[in-house]
Amino acid sequence: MDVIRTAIGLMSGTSMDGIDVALIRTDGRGFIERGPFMGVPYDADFRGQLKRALELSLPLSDRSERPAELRDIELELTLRHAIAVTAFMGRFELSTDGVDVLGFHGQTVLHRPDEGLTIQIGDGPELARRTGISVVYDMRANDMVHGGQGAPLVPAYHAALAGKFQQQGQAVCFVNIGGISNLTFIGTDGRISAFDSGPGNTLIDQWVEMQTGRTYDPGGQIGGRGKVVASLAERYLDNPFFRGNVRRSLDRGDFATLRPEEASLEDGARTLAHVAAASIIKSANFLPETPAIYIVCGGGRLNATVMAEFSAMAERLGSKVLTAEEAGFDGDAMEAEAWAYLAVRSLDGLPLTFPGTTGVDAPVSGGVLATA
Ligand SMILES: Nc1ncnc2c1ncn2[C@@H]1O[C@H](COP(=O)(O)OP(=O)(O)OP(=O)(O)O)[C@@H](O)[C@H]1O
Ligand SMILES: CC(=O)N[C@H]1[C@@H]2OC[C@@H](O2)[C@@H](O)[C@@H]1O[C@H](C)C(=O)O
Repeated sequence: MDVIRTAIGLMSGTSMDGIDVALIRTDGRGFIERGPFMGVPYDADFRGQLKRALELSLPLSDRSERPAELRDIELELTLRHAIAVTAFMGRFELSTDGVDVLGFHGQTVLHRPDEGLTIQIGDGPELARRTGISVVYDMRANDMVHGGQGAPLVPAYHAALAGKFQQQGQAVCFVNIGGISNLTFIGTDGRISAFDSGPGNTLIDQWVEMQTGRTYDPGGQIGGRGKVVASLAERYLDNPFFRGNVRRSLDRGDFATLRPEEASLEDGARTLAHVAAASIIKSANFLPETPAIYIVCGGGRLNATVMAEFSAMAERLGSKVLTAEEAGFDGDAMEAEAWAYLAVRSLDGLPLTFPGTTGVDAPVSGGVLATA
């Protein structure tokens, strides 16, 4: 029998809004028992430091290079993860002995798949030392070494969750609307097709923050009061990213947000919500078939304007749209759970990525182990 391990996944995503912490028990294969979840938001000062980390990373061409200031931010990020783990274990009364591994994503500061370069900051050995728990980190690099896009990695977990839909004979597609959006299609025969689908919340967040100081559009209310400016929406949707037959993964900086003079606050937020929804539908054209069901995860499902636009578009094409919760999952915890699942797979040397998920040449494992 395969070993069942207890794993905690730690995700600091492209939205840079905080650390998601989730626990699962899994054999890294078909057995998954989902446990507690906790979100630890970043304060404005640290979000500023992460933005600075993106700037500092722009000139880097070697993924292990750490200018002193970036190294300091990396240490601070690692300490915050250690504190988040300790708080999580305290809240849910877990002991170090009861957790086998931490799956540590770190923070992506630069992602240039065309150059084979992806950089995540986060010090795995330091996190293992601070928490007393072994850590699997740096899970994207090996995929790139083998010709993959380095992202998305969550699809292996989506596929493991999709069993019940397969049994019902339904092709299902998980949609993650994070800072960037990505799709995982799982056919009734178990075939996986996954890729980044376009800008998610990042453009909306940047726009709303620039105009109001708030870091996102709560509930999509600001956008809900505006109208779509067709010319601006077309500018985004005409991007070469949506053409061509090879799906490439995205960096947070690949799409520039609107300029203040281009729209009112409300119309800008509405237009960017439309772009987030329409990008998913445009990219879904590259799926093997129209999914019977979309399951929407990530913070973007809480933006009612994005969700209304996306649901209307998908339903016109004959698909049903469910939130992760409606499908029996937790849309906030999904990526952190996935990082826990991937850490266990890494310990067992199982593939994290597949030709159908990142375009990697053949299924490959990945991740680096730092023992406690
Ligand atoms: N109540 C809400 N109303 C509207 N939008 C929200 C709400 N809560 C979160 N969001 C949006 O979701 C974003 C965070 O989503 P999430 O945590 O899924 O992204 P991420 O994991 O950082 O990104 P990625 O998946 O690209 O790595 C926020 O930046 C915000 O735009
Ligand atoms: C390089 C990088 O960090 N990419 C993220 C980003 O955020 C969403 C999308 O772009 C996805 O490809 C990926 O994250 C998720 C967790 C993934 O790898 O599945």
